[in-house]
Amino acid sequence: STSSKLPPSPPSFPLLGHIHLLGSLPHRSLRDLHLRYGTDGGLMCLKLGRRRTLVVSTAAAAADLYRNHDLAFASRVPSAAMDKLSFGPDKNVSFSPYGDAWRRRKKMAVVHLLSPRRADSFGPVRAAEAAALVAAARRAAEAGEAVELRDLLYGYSNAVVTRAAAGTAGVTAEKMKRLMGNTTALMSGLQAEDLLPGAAAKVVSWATGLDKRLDGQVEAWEKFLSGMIAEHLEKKCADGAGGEEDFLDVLLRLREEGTAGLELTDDRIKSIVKDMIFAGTETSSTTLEWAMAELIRNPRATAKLQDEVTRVTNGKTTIEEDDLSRMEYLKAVLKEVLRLHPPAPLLVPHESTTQAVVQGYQIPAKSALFINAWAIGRDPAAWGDAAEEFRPERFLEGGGMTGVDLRGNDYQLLPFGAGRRVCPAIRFALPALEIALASLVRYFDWELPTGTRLDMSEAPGLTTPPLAPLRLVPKCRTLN
Ligand code: HEM
Repeated sequence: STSSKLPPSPPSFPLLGHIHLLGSLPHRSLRDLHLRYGTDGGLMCLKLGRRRTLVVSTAAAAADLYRNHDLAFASRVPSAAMDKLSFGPDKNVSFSPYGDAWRRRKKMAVVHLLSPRRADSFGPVRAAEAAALVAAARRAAEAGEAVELRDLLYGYSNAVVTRAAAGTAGVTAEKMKRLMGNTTALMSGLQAEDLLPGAAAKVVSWATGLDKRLDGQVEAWEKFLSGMIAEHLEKKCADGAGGEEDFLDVLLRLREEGTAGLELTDDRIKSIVKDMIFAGTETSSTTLEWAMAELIRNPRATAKLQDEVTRVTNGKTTIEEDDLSRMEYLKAVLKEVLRLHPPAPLLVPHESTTQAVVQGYQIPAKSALFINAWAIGRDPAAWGDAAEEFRPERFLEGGGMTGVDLRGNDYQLLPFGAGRRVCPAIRFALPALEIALASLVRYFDWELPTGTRLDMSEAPGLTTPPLAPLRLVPKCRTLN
């Protein structure tokens, strides 16, 4: 019987446990470890410093976990650094522990900030930012220069999310980029609290200067977001209500209405707005960068996509959001990109609040959970022998995976997660990805600069963009 046992583990070291086995790209190391040490059921147990961690590496194991144990694993791994950066514990959606307060906040995000109606209301923002993206590429095309797509796509994604969150972009988005870059750098890598018990970890954080750097970050964000709140309140007094609301407008309104149980203090509002901008920017720009890399590697797919976009837009000079609903191949390309390159390959780590018996193994409360969405998207048992190949056709009629969707109901495709912690912004994110990608291929042909090669290796970090920022030369296409 396995009922008293944990799932199998590789050999470990004292104190470190298995941390040394993670390498710089943990999703890849974890898949290799799973193939060597994991169970047939897709489970493996690691000790990452002090933390017991259940790793799920196959589609079948993910299905079992989400269907039968989602509630037990619906919390987050606590992090003192993240609490600081979130203006205190239990303030936002992404990093708060499971509980009534979090449930109310998540529901508020789904119903009030990211509902289909509100996501649609940002259509003009997406259209304007896609036009700016095309204009920047056109300048490079006319000068015959290469563009660094990472910069362009980051600017686009950040502008879309920042404008939706706080109604502002431009210089402010630039400032936001600097702030986010610093925060990500602080959050990447191992933290003292992963290895040491509470008091000792605090001493190390203080002695290594981490505390001071975090304080600096919090202060910079605090100043920035307080300024935004003040501007919004001023604007509201001057103009009254009216016009489309951004997330900050909505949060301030809900506070005024006293919406039950949300307790929208200034710190909570700041934390939620920051949360949305943080969660939405790099995930979207990384997806678009991989999409362009895959299209360069697969010219036949590019030609097919260009044909579709040209046919559907049928001589119009702009792409409208209504057109996107008729672009089946575009949607298939994006699914295939998110299958092979989920921007958060291990999702955001979960934590269990109660003991759970998973496939007969007893997983104690307070175990971390890594869902390896990257490995699951390449699981041959779910995707067949061509799992590693870029084949958007698999999602089209007759392709074998026609009905498979990425909204968290099909457990072999989990770029947005699933269950209680699923990304609440799928309806917001997809049209932003679609209009940007459709625009890039509609107006330009893209080539690698002479003498360069495509490098598909990944950069380490919270999200995993290509290791070398993608540089391509745009050539204007004649529009039929
Ligand atoms: C390509 C775009 C995106 C991808 C691939 C993506 C993916 C994810 C993933 C993997 C998670 C964690 C799921 C888990 O823990 O199991 C997540 C959570 C989250 N995402 Fe997204 N996301 C994207 C865009 C966005 C955008 C645009 C926003 C906001 C405007 C957003 C807001 C959030 C929030 C608030 C959470 C936390 C949910 C929770 O903890 O319950 N995401 N997302």
